[in-house]
Amino acid sequence: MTAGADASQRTPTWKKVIRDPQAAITIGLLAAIFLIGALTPLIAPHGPNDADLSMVNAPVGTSGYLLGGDESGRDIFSRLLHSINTAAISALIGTTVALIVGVTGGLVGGYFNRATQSITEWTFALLMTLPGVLLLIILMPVTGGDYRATMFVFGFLLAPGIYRIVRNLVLGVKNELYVDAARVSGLGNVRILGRHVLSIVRGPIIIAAAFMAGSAIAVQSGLAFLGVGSTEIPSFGAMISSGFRNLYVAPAQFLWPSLLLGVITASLVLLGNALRDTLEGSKPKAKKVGAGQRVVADVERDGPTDPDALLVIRDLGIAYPGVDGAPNEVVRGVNLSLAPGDVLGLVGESGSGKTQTAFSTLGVLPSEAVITGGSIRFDGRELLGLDDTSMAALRGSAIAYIPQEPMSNLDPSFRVGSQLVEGLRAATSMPRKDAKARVIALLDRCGIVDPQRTFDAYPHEISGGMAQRVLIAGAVASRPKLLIADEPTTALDVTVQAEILDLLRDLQHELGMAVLLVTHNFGVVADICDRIAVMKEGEIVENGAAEEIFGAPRHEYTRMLLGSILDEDAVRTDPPAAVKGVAS
Ligand SMILES: Nc1ncnc2c1ncn2[C@@H]1O[C@H](COP(=O)(O)OP(=O)(O)OP(=O)(O)O)[C@@H](O)[C@H]1O
Repeated sequence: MTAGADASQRTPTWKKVIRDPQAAITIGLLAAIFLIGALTPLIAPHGPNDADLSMVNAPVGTSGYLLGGDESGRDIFSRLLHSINTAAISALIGTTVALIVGVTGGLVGGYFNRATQSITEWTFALLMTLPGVLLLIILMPVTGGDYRATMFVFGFLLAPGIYRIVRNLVLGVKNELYVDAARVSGLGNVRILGRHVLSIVRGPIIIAAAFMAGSAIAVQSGLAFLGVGSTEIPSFGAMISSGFRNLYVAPAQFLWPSLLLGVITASLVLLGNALRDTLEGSKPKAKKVGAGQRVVADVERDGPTDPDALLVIRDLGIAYPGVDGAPNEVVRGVNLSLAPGDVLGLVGESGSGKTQTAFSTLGVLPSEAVITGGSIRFDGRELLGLDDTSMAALRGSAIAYIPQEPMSNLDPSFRVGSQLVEGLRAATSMPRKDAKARVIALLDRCGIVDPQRTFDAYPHEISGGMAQRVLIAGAVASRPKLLIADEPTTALDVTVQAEILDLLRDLQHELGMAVLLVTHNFGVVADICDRIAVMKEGEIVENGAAEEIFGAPRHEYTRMLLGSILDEDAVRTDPPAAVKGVAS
């Protein structure tokens, strides 16, 4: 792992938030304002409703009336301080109620069965149809004009927004395997919701809370401006309304509460945006290149090249956004080189980054993957940053691929032959008749007993071993320079595995193609590879000729993997080629 990625993984969320200048400034401003609000009893010279008729419309700077007096002779400065607290309490009540109602509804509606979901959907849809601010005004006789009761009701009106966010997130994660695993391991629904599901929705909830706090303050001020509710309560809205009436007499009366209200609501909205960037990882902006592959770092197109190598991977890094949005590097500083006609085994335990390395070469990483740096040069051409069309032209012609699960790579709706012919024609523009002849000849060459029958069969009519032979035939049909085989024998039984490896080895000799063989099995590597690269936790830990690595493995991890050959079913009954080479 690079130092940068390491650091970003360990950094706690709150540290990442305050490192964002927008978040730091808005949090600082809001903290200062609300702290001053909390200190009101100590610093306010007058009560919020203390009126002195001699101070009516007193100018700014009048002794004891720092910001002057309002139309009733009340101290504007003191009223501003009290209004900060009214705003804070409004935000607190509105947001808390919305979160409790919305999050609970979303968790329940998303997680439990269809009937529960219908009830929650119906309830929140009903809440959404209620006429917002108008309802708050209509309910004044019920709330008694108390802004706290009004904000309590407003919380319910805000809840559907939270409900939708949470419900959608929960629907997305509830069928994940780790949630199933938690269920199977006996965890109750409440524990699963609390531990596995709530952690996913935490980020979006925090972001929404910032926006909701802003809208609660804005609505409370709006109602007070309209004169709805108790006139005893100091609030920005009431002060703006009073200042508005006096606009031509004392314009500053209008300015102070408007300014403070603007700073508070704008800070909350900007804070929400900054939280979204940090928690949902909308930074850094990645450039979308290649077949869905995104590169954030400049690739080294002008770096030194090895003229004898067909494929040179240098310092490759691949990352995925983690749960907290920070990039999590799954491949780091990978260097590989493959000469024409060479067979390189990429070995390592599950999750070590083999497939990601192979997929980046094929240009088929998932769209959420980001290439953080490095270079992949094939036949003298840089692949990172190639556009979709150029990459698609290379795939299936100069670079071919054999997958782990042969059956899932054949479309059940089409006959085997038509799929192979289509692929070959896309890569070579060969006439249909010639393509068909080549495919049948290749099916024969790949050990299929009745090639015409297999050509006409649907995928479900052939066995797994045959399907893998079909895919190998399809992969080599365009005579690629490089064949990438990702665990090509793992899904097959042991006898078929050996036959497929024999076939791959023979085809590799006949066609002189280079092969990048991805596997976790050293037995397979020993059978076919000239060179070996061992991957562990996203990095290459050992790389060299097969004889050297089998004869004198340097890395402890390689020794451990080699030891495990003895524990696995032998792929072949005769000793592996590389081992024989060492022994003799
Ligand atoms: N779409 C994805 N989102 C996030 N992480 C991913 C994604 N795909 C793969 N990874 C992570 O990348 C790491 C490397 O995966 P990779 O598939 O390359 O492993 P592998 O060595 O090929 O293992 P296996 O043989 O099990 O496929 C793993 O930790 C995996 O969790």
